Amino acid sequence: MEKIIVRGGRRLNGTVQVEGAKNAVLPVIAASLLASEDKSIISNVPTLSDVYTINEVLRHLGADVHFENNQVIVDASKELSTEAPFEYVRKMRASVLVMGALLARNGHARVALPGGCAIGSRPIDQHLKGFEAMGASIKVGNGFIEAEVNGRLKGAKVYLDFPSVGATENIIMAAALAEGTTVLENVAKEPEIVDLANYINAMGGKIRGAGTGTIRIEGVETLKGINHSIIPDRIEAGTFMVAAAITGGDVLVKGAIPEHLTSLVAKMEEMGVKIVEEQEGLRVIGPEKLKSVDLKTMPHPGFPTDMQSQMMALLLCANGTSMITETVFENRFMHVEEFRRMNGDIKIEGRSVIINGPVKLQGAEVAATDLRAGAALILAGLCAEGHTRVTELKHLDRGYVNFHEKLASIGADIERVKEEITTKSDQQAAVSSD
Ligand SMILES: CC(=O)N[C@H]1[C@@H](OP(=O)(O)OP(=O)(O)OC[C@H]2O[C@@H](n3ccc(=O)[nH]c3=O)[C@H](O)[C@@H]2O)O[C@H](CO)[C@@H](O)[C@@H]1O
Ligand SMILES: C=C(OP(=O)(O)O)C(=O)O
Repeated sequence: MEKIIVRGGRRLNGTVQVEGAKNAVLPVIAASLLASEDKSIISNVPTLSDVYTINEVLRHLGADVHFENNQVIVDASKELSTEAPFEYVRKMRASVLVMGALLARNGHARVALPGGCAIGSRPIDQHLKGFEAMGASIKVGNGFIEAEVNGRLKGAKVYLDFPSVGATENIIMAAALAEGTTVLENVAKEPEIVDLANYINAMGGKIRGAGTGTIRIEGVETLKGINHSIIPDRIEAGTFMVAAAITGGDVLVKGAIPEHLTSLVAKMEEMGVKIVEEQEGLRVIGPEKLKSVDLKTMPHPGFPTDMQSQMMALLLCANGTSMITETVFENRFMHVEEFRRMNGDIKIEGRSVIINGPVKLQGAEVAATDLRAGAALILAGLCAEGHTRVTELKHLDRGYVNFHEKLASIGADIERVKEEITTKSDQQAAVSSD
């Protein structure tokens, strides 16, 4: 079993480079299935386990995929198969993002039902509502969702009940090759949506309005592979910004785009953190004393749910009482128990938590309950007394490249170790973990 061991108490100092965004590259790789001619060359791709998983999904569907030197090359010009089995979808929910592209290109897609996960039930009804509005018939059974259309999908008007990121992306991909115009309303405005639309437009697509609440997609007959570079990962950037603040450090987060991080910058500044826009990124200087704040997660440009647990670590060290309200996922407080093991004073009240700070965090053995929780526990470990050991690193590896090495390069006392499996229950856990 692998663990990250952090010894708290060091101020972080220096420069750290942000990778390409996980949440941008996964839909972009899925969208490369839309190209029936030429290769797609995607650069600035992070070496994350999720990227390996989506590449495997595409290979399973019949595309040629090469991943080397942060570049993914996809040739999807051959005939594709249309089924994404459970072994991929269980590893990574974003596998459902191939559905829109397959349906648009082949008129058929069969994808395993994603099932529940650590942060909530995460249904895909809004994705399916969009496909149905475009003329697809949907069948659910035997653990699969099957979507089918006779001929081409037809452009339609679709109103999302909630601005779901995945539904917006899946429907954009389906509509890109549909007959006629699709008008998508109440859509997600995340920077990753804009990256996907830019990518498809460069392939020959006609998408307008990405980044606003309404997107218009005029379907085209074919799309071609092109070169595209992935935007920087705002959540990885935000995680390093919190690392600087929580240690009272001074770190330049190279590649961070201020416009993608406005809500986080605003909240951190309210807490007394100094944030300076520099040519190459954001420089973050932690204060002697952090102030408490309240925050609520919301769809972009609101505060990102993917930064909620990292901010919880920071607020544990702030002076006063803070409240975090999670409105995006119904069950994204699994890390609270782990923070309590580190002496965190946190109370859950429905969809909110009340944090009483500052506490002197204590090192403990804790488990990453999802990928951002894994990062957040390591952040807490950076300022805790003694050793913090973080397990279940498979979650962390989904979203962070060389996290411990990057933190070590700016002064953290941190290492990743492999420990012998000694007990029977450890062995069982290792076999059953995916
Ligand atoms: C790969 C990727 O990009 N993942 C991100 C994406 O996930 P993902 O695309 O899965 O998130 P969504 O925006 O779709 O989900 C937000 C909320 O809407 C609900 N919902 C969603 C779809 C649907 O058909 N029905 C429904 O009820 C979900 O259960 C959840 O409560 O956006 C989330 C919200 O910013 C981020 O936390 C994830 O990191
Ligand atoms: C929840 C996340 O990702 P995913 O949607 O891939 O599970 C995340 O990036 O924090």
